[in-house]
Amino acid sequence: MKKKILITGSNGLLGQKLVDLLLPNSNVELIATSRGENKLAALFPELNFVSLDVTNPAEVERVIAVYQPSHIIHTAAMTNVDECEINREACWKLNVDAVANLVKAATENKAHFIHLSTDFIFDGQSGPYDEEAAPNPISYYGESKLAAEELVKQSTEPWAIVRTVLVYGIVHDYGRSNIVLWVKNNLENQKPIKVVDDQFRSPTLAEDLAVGCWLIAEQDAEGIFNISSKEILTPYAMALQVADYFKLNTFYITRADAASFSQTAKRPARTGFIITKAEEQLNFRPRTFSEGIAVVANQL
Ligand SMILES: NC(=O)C1=CN([C@@H]2O[C@H](COP(=O)(O)OP(=O)(O)OC[C@H]3O[C@@H](n4cnc5c(N)ncnc54)[C@H](OP(=O)(O)O)[C@@H]3O)[C@@H](O)[C@H]2O)C=CC1
Ligand SMILES: Cc1cn([C@H]2C[C@H](O)[C@@H](COP(=O)(O)OP(=O)(O)O[C@H]3O[C@@H](C)C(=O)[C@@H](O)[C@H]3O)O2)c(=O)[nH]c1=O
Repeated sequence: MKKKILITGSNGLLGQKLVDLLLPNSNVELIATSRGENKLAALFPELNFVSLDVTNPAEVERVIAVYQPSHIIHTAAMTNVDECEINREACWKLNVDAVANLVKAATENKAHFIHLSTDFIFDGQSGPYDEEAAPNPISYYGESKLAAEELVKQSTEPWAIVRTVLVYGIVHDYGRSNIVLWVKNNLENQKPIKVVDDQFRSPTLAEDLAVGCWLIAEQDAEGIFNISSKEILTPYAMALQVADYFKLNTFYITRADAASFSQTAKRPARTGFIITKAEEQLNFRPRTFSEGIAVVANQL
């Protein structure tokens, strides 16, 4: 049966990849929403876009009631981890209160709610984590995302929580950098970078994350799913792979300890995910980091 999918945050990294993936899919009727203007208007004039600020309960209620989606994929969030630490009220409003608005509207309109979450709900003492591991956030961002998960789990309609890790990819008209572009740009400009070798992650290609979300919607899957790559790498190891792929001089890369950084919010040391559940239940097949770099390189 055709799925009517409404996505929030369609101007963001995952949101744009979901549009790329779902717009051409004849089994999907897509409604893209984000706050403000549609960044994809020129690229996809046929895209059905509705401006939606998810922190506005009345707007959320109205838009969901009008469009009656079968599935909602909620990607919008405050994703700047340091900003969340400083601007706690705004972080809670977007990462938690908005989720309450959406869960309520999804319940009233019988939509399957697919919510995006993070490895930062864990303290990083014992990664890689499976879906059953006990959360213990060490940043305000992580706290807010965990509180949102609790709201989603209380829903009486079908729900899924997609947890992911360090997402990278290129999208249109987008301010935030990512590990691949950050390393490439600095090395090309002969700018030295200090890259940590004591944090562990399973980096996620944005295209793969979009596929993971679609598999959940397509199969009406419920529960928590880890959606990331299978490789556990440090940012330093990732930087070396990026340099190698683009034939850049590693001279400018300095190996560093996280303790030598003064970031506002704490980062968990060892996360990364075990994705066996998504592989077995959803048939999810993520790319390796080196395959992901090649995907990004082709889009440059
Ligand atoms: N990126 C990562 O490394 C990871 C992300 N995640 C989670 O995955 C999800 C998607 O992340 P990602 O795509 O990277 O996020 P982005 O920050 O790229 O995108 C979020 C989008 O939400 C939009 N937005 C912000 N506020 C509102 C609002 N009030 N109403 C509607 N839209 C709003 C933003 O708009 P604008 O463009 O105007 O700012 C932005 O386009 C998030 O839930 C995040 O927590 C989890 C782990 C890792
Ligand atoms: C800025 C910087 C980062 N790094 C490393 C640390 C870290 O592991 C990685 C990315 O650092 P950032 O501070 O840019 O990203 P960060 O905010 O830690 O990324 C997070 O984003 C949120 C939204 C999530 O949910 C998480 O999954 C997570 O990946 O790169 C360095 O090695 N050197 C640097 O100078």
